[in-house]
Amino acid sequence: MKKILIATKNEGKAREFRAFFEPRDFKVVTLSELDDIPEIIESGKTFTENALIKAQSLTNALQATVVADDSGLMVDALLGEPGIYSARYAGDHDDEKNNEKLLQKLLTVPNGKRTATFHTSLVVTRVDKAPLIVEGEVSGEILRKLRGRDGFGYDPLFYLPNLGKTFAELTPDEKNEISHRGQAIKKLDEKFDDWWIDE
Ligand SMILES: O=P(O)(O)OP(=O)(O)OP(=O)(O)OC[C@H]1O[C@@H](n2cnc3c(O)ncnc32)[C@H](O)[C@@H]1O
Ligand SMILES: [Mg+2]
Repeated sequence: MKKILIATKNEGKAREFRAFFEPRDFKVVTLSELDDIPEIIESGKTFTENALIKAQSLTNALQATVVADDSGLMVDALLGEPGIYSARYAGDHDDEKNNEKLLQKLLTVPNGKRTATFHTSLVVTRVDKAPLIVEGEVSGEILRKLRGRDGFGYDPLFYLPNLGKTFAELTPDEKNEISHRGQAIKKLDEKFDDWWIDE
C-alpha cells in the first residue's frame, strides 16, 4: 500500500491531511507515531523554505513520502510580523501569550489599518522526485479583543469582514472552506495526482 508521513504532531492538521490522502489509498502516519525522529531545524527565511526543509529532510532520512506545511500570520502594520515566527512570537509556543503580544503591538493601530494575511506553504516530497509545492492565503483584520472559542492560534483575533466572524467562530468545515490551509489543500487536489504518476 502507498504510505505517506505527515510531518506534524498537530492533530488538527493531521486530520485535514488524512481526509485528503486516505481516499487516495494512502496509509497515513504522523510524527506522533514514530520513535526516532531526526531533529529538524527550521532555519529557512520563508514559509516555503521551512516546509521544504521539514519534508525533504524526513524523506532523505526515512526514504519516505512526506507532506509538511508551514503556516503563519502576516500583519501589514507590523511589516509582516510575526510571519515565520508565528508559533513562538511571545517566546514559547503559547497561543494565549502570542495573542496578547499581538494585541499590545497593535494597540495604537487604528481600525482600517489592522489588515493581515494567513499564509500556508505545503510541500510533498518523495525520494525520486522534485518536490510538489503549493501555497494558500486568506486576508482579514485583527480585532481588539478575542472572539470565539473554536480553532487555535490566532483564530480568535482573525476577523473576516465578509462573514462578520472570526476564524474561532466558524466550524472546522467552514474554516477549511476558506482558510489558508484549505486553499493550499485545494491546490494540492488540483496537482497531486499528476505529480504522483508523472515519471
Ligand atoms: O510545524 P508543526 O509541527 O506542523 O506545527 P506549528 O505549530 O509550527 O504549525 P504552523 O507552522 O502551521 O503554524 C505556526 C503558527 O502559526 C499560527 N497558525 C497557523 N495556522 C493557523 C490557523 O489556521 N489559525 C490560527 N493560527 C494559525 C499558530 O500560532 C501556529 O502555532
Ligand atoms: Mg511551523
